[in-house]
Amino acid sequence: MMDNEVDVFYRELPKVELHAHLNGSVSCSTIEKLISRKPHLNIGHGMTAIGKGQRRTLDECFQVFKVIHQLVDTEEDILMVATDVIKEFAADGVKYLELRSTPREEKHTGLTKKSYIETVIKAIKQCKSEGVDIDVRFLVAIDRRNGTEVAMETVKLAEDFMLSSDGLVLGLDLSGDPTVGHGKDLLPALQKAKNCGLKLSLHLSEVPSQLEESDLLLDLPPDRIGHGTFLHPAMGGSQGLVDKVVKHNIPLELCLTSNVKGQTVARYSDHHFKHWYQMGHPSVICTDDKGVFSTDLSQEYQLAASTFDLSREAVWKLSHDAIDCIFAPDTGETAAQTEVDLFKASSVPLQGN
Ligand SMILES: CNc1ncnc2c1ncn2[C@@H]1O[C@H](COP(=O)(O)O)[C@@H](O)[C@H]1O
Ligand SMILES: [Zn+2]
Repeated sequence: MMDNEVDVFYRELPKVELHAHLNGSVSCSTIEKLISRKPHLNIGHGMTAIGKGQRRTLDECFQVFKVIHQLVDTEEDILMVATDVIKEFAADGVKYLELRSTPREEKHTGLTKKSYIETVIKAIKQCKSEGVDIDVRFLVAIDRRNGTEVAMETVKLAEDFMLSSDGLVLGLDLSGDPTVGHGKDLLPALQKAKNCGLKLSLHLSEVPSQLEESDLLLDLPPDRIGHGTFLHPAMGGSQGLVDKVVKHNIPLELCLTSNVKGQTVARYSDHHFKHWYQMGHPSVICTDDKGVFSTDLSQEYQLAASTFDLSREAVWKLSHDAIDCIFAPDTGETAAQTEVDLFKASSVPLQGN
């Protein structure tokens, strides 16, 4: 889709994607297939993606997810969506992917939260058996809108799958509209998840009003932070918050296009990537929702490089260092080690710009 706009260096660079919401990652071509399955919904393309140069409020972004959820409401849909998304990431040079998604129950189609997760796992296994060149893992997402009880139930489900999925389910994501609900109501569930060995990636301070919540959740501490846009004092946060993130060495998942198109960051050059990267803090470039925000990981790396004047060596290191932030255990033979070998073996030309 964007092939002609992205330099081959970024496309060929072996990449690690750690922050990708399944239903936000659905491409135009998959949306087309879904629309033709459900013409009665009268959903048009303009309703599922934010094009080049366009912006939306974060609130409008969450309306877009509602439209996509209408299109993806059967096991068959989820299987197709997950398979397509995995193959698209692989085609973009992503070698290791942690997908995240919120299990949904759809009474009218018989979909349950359990069968939702099973279907995503089926898609991962199917891609593997077809030889798609990518290592895919799954994080079960909690939508903050749904409160304490659902969060507890989701932790239980995630724990069951962690124990039965051969290492495919690694942890939990906390996401959803940041203006809804409060982290303190979810703290017991997140604490329980951590205690049973689930890894935690939490959306923190995606909007300015969440400093108190972030301070509370950072004490868990989470294993990674999604966005963390307003943590840094230069973005209206505080040194105390930065100190906690640094003390626990919690990597940040940073999504440039998502933040600019969702209008939480005014310009690319204002993105908080620069503050954390300058500090040498683990910062991983991610897409968030490649379908909704019409991007891909190669494009995000190119954008980071052009905005912050990164050399090819720096970009290569940035991509390579993401391996240290993956949730898969480093047993020497699984993802982490394999990826290191893949990176070493790849012959990415580092010369020129
Ligand atoms: C733009 N910034 C964001 N901030 C917070 N949560 C987000 C998000 N982008 C996506 N999601 C979360 O992911 C869901 C869609 O994928 P799944 O149905 O779970 O696969 C959204 O409904 C929201 O809960
Ligand atoms: Zn996200």
